[in-house]
Amino acid sequence: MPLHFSSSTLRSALRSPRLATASSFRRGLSGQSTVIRPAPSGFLIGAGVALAIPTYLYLNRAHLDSHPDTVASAVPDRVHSADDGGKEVGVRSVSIKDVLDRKDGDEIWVVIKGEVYNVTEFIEDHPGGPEIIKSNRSRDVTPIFQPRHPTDQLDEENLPPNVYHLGRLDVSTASDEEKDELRLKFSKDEEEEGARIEKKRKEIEEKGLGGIVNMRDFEKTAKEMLSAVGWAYYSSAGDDEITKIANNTDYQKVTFRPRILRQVAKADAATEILGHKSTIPVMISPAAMAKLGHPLGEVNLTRGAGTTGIIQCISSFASCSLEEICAARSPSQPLFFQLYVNSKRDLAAEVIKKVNKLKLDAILLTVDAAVGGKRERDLRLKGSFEPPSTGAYEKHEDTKGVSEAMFAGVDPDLHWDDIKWIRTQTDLPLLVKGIQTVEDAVLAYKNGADGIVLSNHGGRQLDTTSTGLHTLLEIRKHAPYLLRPEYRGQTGVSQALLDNPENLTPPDLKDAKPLDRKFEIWVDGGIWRGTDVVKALCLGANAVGVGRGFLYAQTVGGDKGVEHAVGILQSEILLVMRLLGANKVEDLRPSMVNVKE
Ligand code: HEM
Ligand SMILES: Cc1cc2nc3c(=O)[nH]c(=O)nc-3n(C[C@H](O)[C@H](O)[C@H](O)COP(=O)(O)O)c2cc1C
Repeated sequence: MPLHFSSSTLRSALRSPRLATASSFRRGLSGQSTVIRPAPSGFLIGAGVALAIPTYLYLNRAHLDSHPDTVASAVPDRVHSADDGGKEVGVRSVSIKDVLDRKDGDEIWVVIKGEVYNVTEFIEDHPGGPEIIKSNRSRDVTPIFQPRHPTDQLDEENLPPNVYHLGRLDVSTASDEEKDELRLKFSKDEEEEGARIEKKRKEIEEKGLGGIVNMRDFEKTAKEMLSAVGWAYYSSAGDDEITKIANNTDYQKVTFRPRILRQVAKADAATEILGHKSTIPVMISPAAMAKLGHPLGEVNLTRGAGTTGIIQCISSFASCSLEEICAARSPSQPLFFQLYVNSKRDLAAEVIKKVNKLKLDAILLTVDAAVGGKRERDLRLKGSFEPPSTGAYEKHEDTKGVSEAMFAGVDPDLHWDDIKWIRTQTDLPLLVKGIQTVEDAVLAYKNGADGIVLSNHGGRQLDTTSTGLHTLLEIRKHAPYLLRPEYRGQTGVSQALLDNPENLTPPDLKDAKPLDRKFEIWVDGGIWRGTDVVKALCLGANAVGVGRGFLYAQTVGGDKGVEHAVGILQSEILLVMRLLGANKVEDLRPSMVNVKE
């Protein structure tokens, strides 16, 4: 049987912020410390057309053969039963035959990392949809489960109350036929995809990353190393992808005015972002589901950012848990968190509490994705179109309990006043991500934000919206007071420059007063080159973000890929600065570029 994905597979990422999900599970568990729970008698069958699509295979292909050794340390020594009041009853083992006996009938069992679970009651609540589980019942589903769920998803405190851990799989008594029956079966397409990915990964391991000389090389290589699902998810954008393309081509409308003979041997691309040192003025934009590209997912980004001294912003929909990510953090490494506010404010409050507790350094409130955009690459893979009326805040009347909280998702009624509420929950700097007009930039400032991210979500939301760079130009024209005073001057040549051509830049405007508080402006979308970075900075951005570029880098080379990407960007930025005549990031000014309207 091929792997089956329910039609909600990819959209689920927009429904339930990972943290809200985990915390809602925890709430449901309060007062219950049981791991083994009595199996249910009734179960629900959900509708939904399953669609066979290739998936992410190179993980754990040999899982079943190796699991008796590898899982031993990951499972508790003693487990408890609900029907004996939580008393220790010892490790229960479940034979493969027992699991296979549930291939038909009321109860739905699966094996994950060598443990057997009864998920009968849970499947209708499952954020990835019931079909994926039903169509793989009585199988070792680890290869599907692992890349999509945080490592601690099945820990006692995160296990939904209606998932019953039955015990450890006993393979010692199983015949080869039984083992084979438990193993997931892959279609020819899936086998080929797996082989293609494995081959490319081996090739990269042997050759190293030396052949990757720019960020687009990462994109090309990642395409060969991603499953069809992964590639569609990462690369997709809204409708005709016009905004995604414009995000990059808009930078071509800005040209440099390089100055010469400026002694640039000691150029340095380091800067500060919200007061934190960063080796380059680039940060990792929050992007969901890094594990679709590489087994270690977001942890690669954290490690790569840590060793190279840049800042990562973690997505609310990260495929690693916040704890996993923070465990990979090096001492005093700054980390930002991207927040979607759940319509249930107590759940949102729990998320913020965790962010405070883990001592993250800033919160980026994403405001451009109350509903998911129409991403047709994803839709085509699903094979059926469902009107995108549901999206992030879909209410599922037919689900209950745990699921209700899980599916509630992002609040479409979020309002500027909510910034005040977030402020009551945290002292961390708060930036608004997804600003696409000068009016909203002004409102963000008036409502007390510490900064804004001019972003259209990498073109994944509303198509034919303006680009981050364009919004920056709008701010320059209509609300220049939001920029730091030295960035309010005009672009291109000016009389002041001609009067003193020996100066690198004209004197900064004398009467320009700074804002009464710090207000940072970051730009993301379509940044692939050092030239793009430097152009945004010349026009007044404090820093820029890169989303897909880093997703692809970690897909290709894990944390080493991220390090390599930072190296590429750093050397390109330094090259541009030197050829422009600037030695420091603070030297960059609007007069160093011309802008074609
Ligand atoms: C047993 C307990 C399980 C729990 C608590 C659980 C939890 C979750 C959660 C919270 C998500 C949403 C991810 C997000 O929004 O970012 C999800 C998605 C998903 N789950 Fe599970 N899951 C479980 C079991 C399974 C099993 C057994 C399978 C496979 C047979 C599976 C396959 C998937 C898939 C394919 C997705 C969709 C990911 C995507 O959008 O690409 N899950 N699950
Ligand atoms: C696969 C993918 C997932 C994303 N997930 C999120 C997310 O969870 N939260 C968010 O605020 N932005 C998300 N974004 C948008 C990025 O933060 C960023 O705005 C965008 O990727 C920048 O454009 P670029 O990919 O051209 O660099 C995502 C982008 C991609 C490509």
